Amino acid sequence: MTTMLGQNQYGKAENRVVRVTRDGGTHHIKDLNVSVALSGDMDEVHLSGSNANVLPTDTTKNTVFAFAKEYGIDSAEAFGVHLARHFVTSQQPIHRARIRIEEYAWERIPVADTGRGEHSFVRKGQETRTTEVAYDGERWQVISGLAGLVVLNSTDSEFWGFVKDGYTTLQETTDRILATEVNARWRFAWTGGPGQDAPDWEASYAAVRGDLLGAFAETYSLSLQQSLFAMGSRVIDNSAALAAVDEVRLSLPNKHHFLADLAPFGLKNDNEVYLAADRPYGLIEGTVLRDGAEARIPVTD
Ligand SMILES: O=c1[nH]c(=O)c2[nH]c(=O)[nH]c2[nH]1
Repeated sequence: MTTMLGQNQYGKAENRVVRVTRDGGTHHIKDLNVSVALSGDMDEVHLSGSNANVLPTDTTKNTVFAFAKEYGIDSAEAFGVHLARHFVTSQQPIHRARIRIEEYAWERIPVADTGRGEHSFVRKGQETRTTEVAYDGERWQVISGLAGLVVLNSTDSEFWGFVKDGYTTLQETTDRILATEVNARWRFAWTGGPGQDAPDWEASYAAVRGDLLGAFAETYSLSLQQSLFAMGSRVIDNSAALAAVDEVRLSLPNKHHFLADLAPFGLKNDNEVYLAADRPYGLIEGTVLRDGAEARIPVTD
């Protein structure tokens, strides 16, 4: 023997679990990225290939989702304590469990009282604001935008009645999470002609951002496409006369949240525990125009 085994650990990394807790129409969400690393009597699996001491990483993943249902997620720390204790006390060969958790913070989107409750969130953190200004000596064209504004509705989203062909496996749903990262560009009507005052760009940005969020939150959605049109329309309809927007281009990745299958563990998943998948993702894109306006925002991607 010229080699020996040093430190080793194993487990499932980056379990993206989203837990929805319903308090009547008011929903609370916890959104975690949980990584499990277990160590203990694991010499044999490395040296002889015996799996007798190996709790599969797949099982550690299932445990994360099952515990999200069974214990809920009061805090990342409390959730980590449940998991670490479970692995060390239930599996004799496992002597140490290290649970790493990243938590993504969400804030509520302020909504008009629709009577349907509070279930709309925007991810904390600043989006990127963009603008593109062009001038040919005569006319101005300003296309402003934002990228990376992540939003989520934990209900008021359905998707059904779609085409089914021989490759379709998607189940119809009348209640799902709808989440997306808003990437938007909007073109101002302003061209700087005689007597045209320039828009208040700062106030306009705040208003457009608010309209995108408000329309996403308040639209009872039958598809992300429908939400897209509602968002673009609200920006155009609400834009102030001096900061009129004639065209909105939206690129909305559908950030899929799949219901975790807890039935094998005898647990019911009443739209409470989701797997947040990062790829592949649906990509829904489209332009919304003021009646009669020309489409001038280049379709770049
Ligand atoms: O809102 C959606 N639009 C789609 O076109 C689509 N396709 C799909 O699989 N899921 C969804 N969701």
